[in-house]
Amino acid sequence: AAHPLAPRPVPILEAAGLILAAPLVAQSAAPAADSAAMDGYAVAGPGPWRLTGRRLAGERAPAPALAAGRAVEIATGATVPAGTDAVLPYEDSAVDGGFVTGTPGRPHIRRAGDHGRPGDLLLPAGRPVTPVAVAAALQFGVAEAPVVPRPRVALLITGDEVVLTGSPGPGQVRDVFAPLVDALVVRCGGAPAAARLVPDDRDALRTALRTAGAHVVVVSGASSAGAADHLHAVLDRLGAVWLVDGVACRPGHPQGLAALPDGRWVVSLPGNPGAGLVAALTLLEPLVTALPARREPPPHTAPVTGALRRRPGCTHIVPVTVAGGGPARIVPGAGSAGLRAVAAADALAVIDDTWQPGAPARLLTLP
Ligand SMILES: Nc1nc2c(c(=O)[nH]1)N[C@H]1C(S)=C(S)[C@@H](COP(=O)(O)OP(=O)(O)OC[C@H]3O[C@@H](n4cnc5c(N)ncnc54)[C@H](O)[C@@H]3O)O[C@H]1N2
Ligand code: MOO
Repeated sequence: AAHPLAPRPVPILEAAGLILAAPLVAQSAAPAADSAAMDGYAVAGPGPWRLTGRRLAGERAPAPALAAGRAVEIATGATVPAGTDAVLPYEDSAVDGGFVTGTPGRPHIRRAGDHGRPGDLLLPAGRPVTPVAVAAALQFGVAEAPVVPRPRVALLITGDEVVLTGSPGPGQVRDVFAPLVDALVVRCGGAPAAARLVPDDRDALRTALRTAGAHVVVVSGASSAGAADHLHAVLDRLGAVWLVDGVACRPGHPQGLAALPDGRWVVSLPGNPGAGLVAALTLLEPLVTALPARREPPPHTAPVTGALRRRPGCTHIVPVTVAGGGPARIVPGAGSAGLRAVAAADALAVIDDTWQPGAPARLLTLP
């Protein structure tokens, strides 16, 4: 399995979705000072109290101390003057002739540090920084979070016939991988870079691989045995080590995973769209999940029914619909090139050699 990337501090507002590499610790107290928990009157000593002023939230100057027998009108959240014994809510008090009367019950004062103090643990290492955790960090003066960063993922699209925009002309096809890979990378915690088109040329592919400044380089196409399929030769030239070089599955058998000597990963997606999608789910997604130290969701299995033409010794990865608690049903008509069946499906089912209709199979969630 891939090791997570090296941790580093990132600004707290950019940390949501990342995993803490070290505990998140409060830097300041909340509340920062003793403050009113109700709108009303801060009072000192026994009443009645002479009303001497008003204290609103946000005032920067420290309030003058409150002597016994005095009161100031105060807003929720405002710092209470030193000497305050209680805050009398408006609804429990009355003002007459410049004096406040009432019977203090609970003090209605939040003491400095009641919610937490500098050094208090907000979240332990290993937890994800959720939007709520970001909010809590802001409450406790945290500017940066020590996190495992997002891996950057670059997509190199090979194929002289492929166009990235507009309608394809004669002999051309419109790229399908940029939106698929982007969505998948984002959902598992990576940061996608803009996709680049690379001509079917060995030197161009080598240069593109050498200069792709990313943790993971995804290459679509060029995976197979054709005259223009240069990926194997180029990666061998670059000194890459193949960790997966073909998988006994349909579609997607020419998929691959390689490690470059500088530590970058290369994921090879077969050019056939259905095959590339399978490879993105089975190789790219687990890799991009591991690099930011995310946990893979527990495998989801369900009984699967339907008909399947099978090739012995080979795992089949087929689109299924999942409705209303019943078994998952194989969507007919799927292949390695067309995406119509898979677009109408809820998941891909991983059907191994031993499967019989109705038996459980692992489901992969489609992007
Ligand atoms: N002699 C053999 N030929 C093939 C084998 C084999 O084992 N021996 N395997 C077949 C299988 S299975 C697959 S899958 C493909 C994989 O091909 P490549 O990864 O080399 O991809 P290409 O040849 O460039 O393209 C295949 C197909 O996909 C279309 N394509 C490519 N890129 C895109 C894109 N970005 N968006 C949409 N469509 C794309 C391309 O036009 C071709 O139609 O090899 C088989 N051949
Ligand atoms: O396995 Mo290919 O990858 O069937 O289309």
